[in-house]
Amino acid sequence: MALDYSEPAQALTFLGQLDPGSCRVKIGKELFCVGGPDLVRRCIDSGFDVFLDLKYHDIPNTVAGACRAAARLGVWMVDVHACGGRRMMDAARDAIQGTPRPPLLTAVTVLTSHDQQSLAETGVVGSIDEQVERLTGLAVASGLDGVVCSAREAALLRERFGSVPVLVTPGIRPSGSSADDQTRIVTPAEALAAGANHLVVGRPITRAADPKSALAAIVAELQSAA
Ligand SMILES: O=C(O)c1cc(=O)[nH]c(=O)n1[C@@H]1O[C@H](COP(=O)(O)O)[C@@H](O)[C@H]1O
Repeated sequence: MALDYSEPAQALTFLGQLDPGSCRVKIGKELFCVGGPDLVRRCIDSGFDVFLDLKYHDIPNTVAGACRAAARLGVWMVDVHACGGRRMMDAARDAIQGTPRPPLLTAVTVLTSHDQQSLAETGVVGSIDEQVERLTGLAVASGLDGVVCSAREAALLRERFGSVPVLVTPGIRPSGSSADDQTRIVTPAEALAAGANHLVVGRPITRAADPKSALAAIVAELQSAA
């Protein structure tokens, strides 16, 4: 559950209605900028596993320090951008391994908002699938726990890298819901069938008239598909 709210109070009010058994929560750049580490601790203290999604992408030393700081907060998962390269991911992995409770470390491959054309504009030659596969190879070689990708690439990654890498898939849209700024969207049941481990869902829940029911409907779709 992506807690993409602008105010901590909104996030905490919503969290108060949820059972930590029904989902984990993701805190991204906007909410972290206003709520900071205190908000992360409050979510953890309420029983939720927290994915701190700050998508680090910097020189190895800076990313290592940021990952170490995130691990010390007690988060369940933290992510970096795989295009930061092998040395950056090696440094992130080493930094996390030295902490008492290492979180899962994942690498974002190609953002789910990209399509073939917008990816090409960044200078990447080749298809989205090829780029996701290439970056996943780097992440796996660096000993990361998994990657963030669209569920559209999940089957390909399972075929190529087997069952071990954790596949975190945003861009989830129940059928009939708006794509918003996402391009490579997949329904919850299809994502599960393709081999995704953790589905990231934000606006289909946060912007729903009844967010709790929207989350329950997604959980029910997943349980019937499992
Ligand atoms: O790392 C992420 O979580 C992420 C990677 C990616 O490729 N695409 C992506 O949408 N995300 C995040 O997943 C969430 C998706 O939100 P919705 O599009 O509202 O469901 C947002 O918080 C994004 O920041």
